[in-house]
Amino acid sequence: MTLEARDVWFRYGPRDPWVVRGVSLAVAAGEVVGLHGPSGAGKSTLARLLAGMAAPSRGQVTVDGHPPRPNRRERRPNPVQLVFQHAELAVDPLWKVRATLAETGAPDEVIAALDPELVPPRLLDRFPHEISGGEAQRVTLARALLARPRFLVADEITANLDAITQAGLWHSLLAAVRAEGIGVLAISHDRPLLDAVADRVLDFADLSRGARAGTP
Ligand SMILES: Nc1ncnc2c1ncn2[C@@H]1O[C@H](COP(=O)(O)OP(=O)(O)OP(=O)(O)O)[C@@H](O)[C@H]1O
Repeated sequence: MTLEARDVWFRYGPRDPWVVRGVSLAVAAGEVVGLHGPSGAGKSTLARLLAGMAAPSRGQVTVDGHPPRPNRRERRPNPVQLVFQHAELAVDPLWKVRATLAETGAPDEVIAALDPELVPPRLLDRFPHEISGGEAQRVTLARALLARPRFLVADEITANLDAITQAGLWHSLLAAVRAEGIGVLAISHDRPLLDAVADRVLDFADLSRGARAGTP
């Protein structure tokens, strides 16, 4: 199974500049690929394209030949799950952690049996304002994993966290994805972090063929 972008171009409006310029990349099942680039380069835009949350202006994003999107008829969630930097914006402030996790359709016993290093049981009956930023990010990661994705796009997921919390969260995440054979695209402006967690690291500027060639 492969998550693939083939000559993907994207701009927000017909008169706007190209943000993603001819990007091609592939992430195989079980592989952790880093994507490095400076702020504003277009990494989050590419993340949304890879998760099917926006459609390329040109080119294709596929998971084994199909566009990434949920299969509503068969009640299967998107095989590509996106987790981003601001966990607090990704959860409903009025839902306790248990309800946020149950949103995936996971039964109570599966939620209760989550790796306690990822989501300690004591967090389950708290509201988002009663947990720390690092804990909230663990909840959004657990929710993405409960959706049983084939691929995870992790966009600056530890950018807000201190080094120790960051290391603990990546430790839990890598254990989970290695156990399940989930492919990961880890996006960050922090090159040493990517060198530590990824099997290989791509540079966003190198992928942007159009940055040299102009327009498609
Ligand atoms: N909804 C939008 N409408 C118009 N332009 C946008 C929109 N979202 C992002 N952009 C622009 O697209 C460009 C790339 O933004 P993007 O968020 O993808 O970069 P990034 O590499 O993820 O940056 P950062 O690391 O700072 O989050 C920026 O110039 C940004 O202003």
